Parts: sequence; structure tokens; C-alpha cells
Amino acid sequence: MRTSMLRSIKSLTTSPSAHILRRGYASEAVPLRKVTVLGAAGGIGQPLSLLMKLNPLVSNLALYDIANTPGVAADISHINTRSEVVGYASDAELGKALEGADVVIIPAGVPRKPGMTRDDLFNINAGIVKGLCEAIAKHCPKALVNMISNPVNSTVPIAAEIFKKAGTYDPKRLFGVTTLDVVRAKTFYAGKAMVPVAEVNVPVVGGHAGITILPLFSQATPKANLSDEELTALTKRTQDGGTEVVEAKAGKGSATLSMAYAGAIFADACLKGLNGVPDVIECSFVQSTVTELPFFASRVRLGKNGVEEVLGLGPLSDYEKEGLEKLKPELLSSIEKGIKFATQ
Ligand SMILES: NC(=O)c1ccc[n+]([C@@H]2O[C@H](COP(=O)([O-])OP(=O)(O)OC[C@H]3O[C@@H](n4cnc5c(N)ncnc54)[C@H](O)[C@@H]3O)[C@@H](O)[C@H]2O)c1
Ligand SMILES: O=C(O)C[C@H](O)C(=O)O
Repeated sequence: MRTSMLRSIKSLTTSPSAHILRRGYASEAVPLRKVTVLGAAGGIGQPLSLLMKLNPLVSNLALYDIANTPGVAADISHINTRSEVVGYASDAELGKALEGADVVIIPAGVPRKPGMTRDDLFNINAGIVKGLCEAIAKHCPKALVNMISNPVNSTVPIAAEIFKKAGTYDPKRLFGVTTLDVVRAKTFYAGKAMVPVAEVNVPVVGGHAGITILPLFSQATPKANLSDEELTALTKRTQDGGTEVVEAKAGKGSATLSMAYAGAIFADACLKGLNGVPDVIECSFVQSTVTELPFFASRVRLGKNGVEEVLGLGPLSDYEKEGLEKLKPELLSSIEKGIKFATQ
């Protein structure tokens, strides 16, 4: 794996801000990349930090949490992979955790319990995200921000407003992480269509809550002849995937392991884009003109400055067109709630 990774890295050009590291990879030049995880000791934070420690594109891994960081950082730091790991444990250390970060991943905040919606997390998580984004604006305004904390439909607009206030907002650098919806859509589709899961592609657009999650199974590949009933059931299962896990965990939180996997895929895509790898495309909830809504998840091409291109929806089935119209009022209201919170 390391040999093929080196081959792919060899031809990369680096961004002006990237230093070159010649260490651990013989004579190969690999850009230095710092990744900071905020909420690193949590249910998502721990396995996500582990996966980022395994990523050879990362040279420095900063782990920040308000509780239990030293143990997590010490544990992960013993793994014999490229990145140096430093744990940061208090508010006073947040600046150091963020300084020089290329990518900041935010899984800080409370998760759902059975019976709750993601919006029920707003009151606590909005404040957490606001504080963390103020620190990002101050210490690493050029970083690509991967927002995992829920409700994503509101926390991304909150982040945008905080960055605007600080004068640092760059819509190309702010992402709501919706990769878990894509991961689920791929898994559920492969199971129903009886196709190899590794070959499956399904765009998921809209937002990240209930009916705002709109998988476009009409565009899924490999193609399969699924009935309308099967497509409706697949759509519903994808939309309710988070709730399925919340209920199975019965009060002990929401998806953490599959989310860590999804978060690691998205952060890796951001790093590849920064490093100049061509044609890196992932779905993400970003500032958008794809619909009349100011933020919307769709396929995004990633590049050296973050978002290189927000791709359109492509042809939709009648069922998907209906789903798109139905999701708009809810998504808009969540976006406006976030904007109102951050601007008041
Ligand atoms: N985007 C998605 O697809 C997706 C998927 C799963 C979960 N989530 C969301 O991710 C969030 C985290 O979930 P979890 O299961 O890891 O929760 P968790 O409670 O296990 O972990 C959250 C961590 O955040 C830390 N934290 C709280 N305030 C902080 C602050 N101000 N600064 C730094 N760290 C802080 C806590 O100490 C804790 O370690 C939740 O909001 C959840 O809804 C999103
Ligand atoms: O469902 C949740 O609350 C967590 C997350 O948004 C998910 O989709 O698993």
C-alpha cells in the first residue's frame, strides 16, 4: 500500500503554503499536512483520530477535546505511522491545536438519544460549534473545515456566519460532512441490487436530516432493475439510517464507527484535493446555487483551494423530483435557524 501511495504522491505539486517533508519516505517528497480533530476523545473522535493516524497524507495530527484528550493522544501516538500526534486538553490550548491546520474535522458535541431529532441537539451544539469556529477564524482561517456536529443543516450555516463576522469566510473551505449518507446508500443499494458493494456509486443530495437526505438511486451504478416499492424502501432506509443506529444503541449515542469511517473518507478526499490529485469528487453540504437554497449537499469536486466545482443534480426520476421539492422547506428552515443564531 505504501509503495502505491508513494507512486501517487510522487507527481504531486504542493500548494504555496505546504512545506515539503523528506522523512519516513526515503527520498520521496510528501507535502506536510496538519489535521486537527476537535472532539477527538468522543465516540466519533477516537476512531476517526485512529483512522487519520493511519492516513499517510497526514504529517501532524492534533487531537483536541475538553475531556480525556491526554489518554487518547498518548494511545494513538504509539502507532508507528507517519504523523506526529499531539493532544490538546483545554480551552487555553485550542489555539495551538489549530495553528497551521490544513484540515479541521469537528465531531464535537452531543449525540441523539432515542426519540430525539437532530434539531433537538441545536441548543447545545450550536454554542459549541460557534466557539470552535471563532477559534478557527483566529488561528487557521485558511483550513478546510469538515463539520460533523449535528444538526449539520444548521451548524454549517452557523460556521459560515461566524467566519463572515471574522472576515475570513471562504465558501470553498466549509463542508458539511454527509458522507455517511452516501456510505449507507451504497451499502443498502448493494444489498438490494445484489451487486458488489465496492463497485457501487450513489449520489446523495439535499441535507443531513430525515427527508432532507435525498439519495438519487436513479443514478446509482451498477444499474439494477429495482421496483418503485424497493426504491422507496431504500430511500426511506437511507433517510432513517441514523435513527436505526440511535435506536439500536438504545440511549448510548448515535453512529460513531461508521461515521468515523465516513469522516476519514471525506478528510482524505480533502487532503488529496489540497495535494493536487485530479478528479476528487465527494458529496458534501456546501454553499450552493444548485437550487434556490443557500446551502445544499451535492457532488463536489475538491481541489487545491477546497471546493473547485459544485456539480449539478443530473437527471432525476419523478420520485426524486418530488422528494427534492418536499425537502426544501425543512432544509431552508434549518439553514435560517443557524443563520439567525449566529447573527443575533
Ligand atoms: N454528520 C454526520 O453524519 C454525523 C454522524 C454521526 C454523529 N454526528 C454528530 O457528531 C457529534 C458527536 O457525536 P459523538 O457520538 O462523537 O458524541 P460524543 O458525546 O461521544 O463525543 C463528543 C465529544 O465532543 C467533546 N466536546 C464537547 N464540547 C466540546 C468543545 N467545546 N470542544 C471540543 N470538544 C468538545 C466531548 O467532550 C466529547 O468527547 C454529535 O453532534 C452527533 O450528532 C454526525
Ligand atoms: O443520527 C444521528 O443523530 C447521527 C448522524 O447524523 C447519523 O446520521 O448517524
